[in-house]
Amino acid sequence: MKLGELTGGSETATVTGFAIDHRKVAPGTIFGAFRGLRVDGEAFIDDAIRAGAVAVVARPEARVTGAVHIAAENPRERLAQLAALFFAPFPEIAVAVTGTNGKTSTVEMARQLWRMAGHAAASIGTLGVTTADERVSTGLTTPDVVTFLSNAAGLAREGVTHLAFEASSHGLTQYRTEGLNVAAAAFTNLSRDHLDYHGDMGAYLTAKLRLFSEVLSANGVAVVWADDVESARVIDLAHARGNRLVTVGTRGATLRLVERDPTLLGQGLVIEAEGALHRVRLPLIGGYQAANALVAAGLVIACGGDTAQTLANLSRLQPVRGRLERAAIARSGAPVYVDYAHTPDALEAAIAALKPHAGGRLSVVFGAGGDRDAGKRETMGQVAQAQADRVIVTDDNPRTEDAAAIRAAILKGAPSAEEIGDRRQAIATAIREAGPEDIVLIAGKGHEQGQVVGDLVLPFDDVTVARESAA
Ligand SMILES: CC(=O)N[C@H]1[C@@H](OP(=O)(O)OP(=O)(O)OC[C@H]2O[C@@H](n3ccc(=O)[nH]c3=O)[C@H](O)[C@@H]2O)O[C@H](CO)[C@@H](O)[C@@H]1O[C@H](C)C(=O)N[C@@H](C)C(=O)N[C@H](CCC(=O)O)C(=O)O
Ligand SMILES: Nc1ncnc2c1ncn2[C@@H]1O[C@H](COP(=O)(O)OP(=O)(O)OP(=O)(O)O)[C@@H](O)[C@H]1O
Ligand SMILES: N[C@H](CCC[C@H](N)C(=O)O)C(=O)O
Ligand SMILES: [Mg+2]
Repeated sequence: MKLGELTGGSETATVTGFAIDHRKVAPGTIFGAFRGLRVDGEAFIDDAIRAGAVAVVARPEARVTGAVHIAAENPRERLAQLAALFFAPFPEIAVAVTGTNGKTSTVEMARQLWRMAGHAAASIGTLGVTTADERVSTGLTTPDVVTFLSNAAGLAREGVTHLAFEASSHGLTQYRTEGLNVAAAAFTNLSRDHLDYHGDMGAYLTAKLRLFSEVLSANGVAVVWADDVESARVIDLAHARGNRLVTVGTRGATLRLVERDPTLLGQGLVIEAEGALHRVRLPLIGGYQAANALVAAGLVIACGGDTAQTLANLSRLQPVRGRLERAAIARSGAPVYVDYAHTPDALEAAIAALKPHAGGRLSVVFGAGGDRDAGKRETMGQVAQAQADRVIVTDDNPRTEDAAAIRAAILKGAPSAEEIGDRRQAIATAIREAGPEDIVLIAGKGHEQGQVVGDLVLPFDDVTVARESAA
């Protein structure tokens, strides 16, 4: 493709690809020079040109010599637009999910529901790029825009027609999810997380709302979990912009959750839709999984899926990796669950999901990640102490922080908790000491395969460790 075909100009240089990291520039690349949180990408412009960049997308003030300067006040947005032209076509139907918790679960469930309806479907998010055949990790929830668009195009080439992706607040702020025609966008909920990056809850919500004000197509559908306190903001935005609305939840108008009865291995749901009552046996436990399943169904229906069939298919949903995953049974008979709760709200939801199933005590083992919102730590401690019967505070991913200091911050909120820094030992203790009627919840790392300590990623999988401890 010629540069001029992308820019609308007369440049004849051949474009071979895109890069936002100068170390990935090859001859023919268009380089996006972004001013980031850590470093200023404009400092790498000369290096990128030496490596063969034919054009540089950068602010008008940036100095670009030896390559075409594509000047833009918002270089991230401009680069995304150009890359979308280059990588297209994409799957015909794309939907996005934002919210503090539930994104991964919702995109995975939407993918499954589409597949049950006979579509070639995929998802992109925390678990990686998932198709019916394989799962490839990208390392981030919302990958950088070049990875995102090239993956989406690759999926289309493989025949994928339906794509559900997670739009994290970082991804939305950094324009990582531009360029697709987004037919429907969903909002799951908003609660405390990532204030280290966004500063305050207002800015965090604003970042998420960009999905509905700018990324969702003008004729797209907004799918909203109606029971959240911030749902009204999304609903107002959709009204203002003229987007069709699908609302779900006990306050939902499209899919109204009328009844929810926990059973041993799942829950019975009664859902009112299109004037009729639908009874569904969801094979997953916990109110939060019912919420995510309804949002996923809302997305599928928003894109033309048959309502009755989609709701009926909920009874065949497979569990999502690391989300209330039953990892092992302790020798005493106590079930051990692994869950990805790493915010106060998620921890509360995970404990609430398991509590009705515990005849005895509910023990929770958790920590908090380093180099992430420090303000959530004490609240997570408070939630655990208030809701669980036994609390063991351990390490999550300390990253570059002092692990003991992170634990101390959590213990401030949970003064009567036990402290066992070593995660393996903490898990083993909880499992060994669980009684027959108890339940053990290991929270925070879900599907993760490593523990990040400093610059090292040490192999660690909560599910495997739980099984070893239970054996
Ligand atoms: C805080 C954050 O989001 N950082 C991400 C972001 O950084 P940034 O734009 O501020 O970049 P920077 O590191 O200051 O660098 C500026 C620019 O210079 C470029 N550069 C940098 C160094 C160099 O040698 N050459 C070069 O060209 C970079 O590619 C970048 O374009 O852009 C980088 C390139 O795409 C990402 O790798 C990086 O993710 C870091 C590793 C990260 O940990 N991100 C997490 C917090 C994250 O994004 N999480 C979200 C939310 C998780 C959730 O679901 O809750 C996610 O979507 O995964
Ligand atoms: N609808 C929900 N309401 C409250 N808590 C939830 C909800 N969905 C999930 N959770 C909690 O959040 C955890 C993470 O869920 P999931 O991975 O689906 O969310 P996510 O938004 O993708 O998270 P991340 O921001 O890390 O990508 C779950 O393990 C559970 O504890
Ligand atoms: N996407 C989230 C994942 C957090 C998972 C938790 N195990 C941690 O390390 O804090 C983040 O990057 O903040
Ligand atoms: Mg996720």
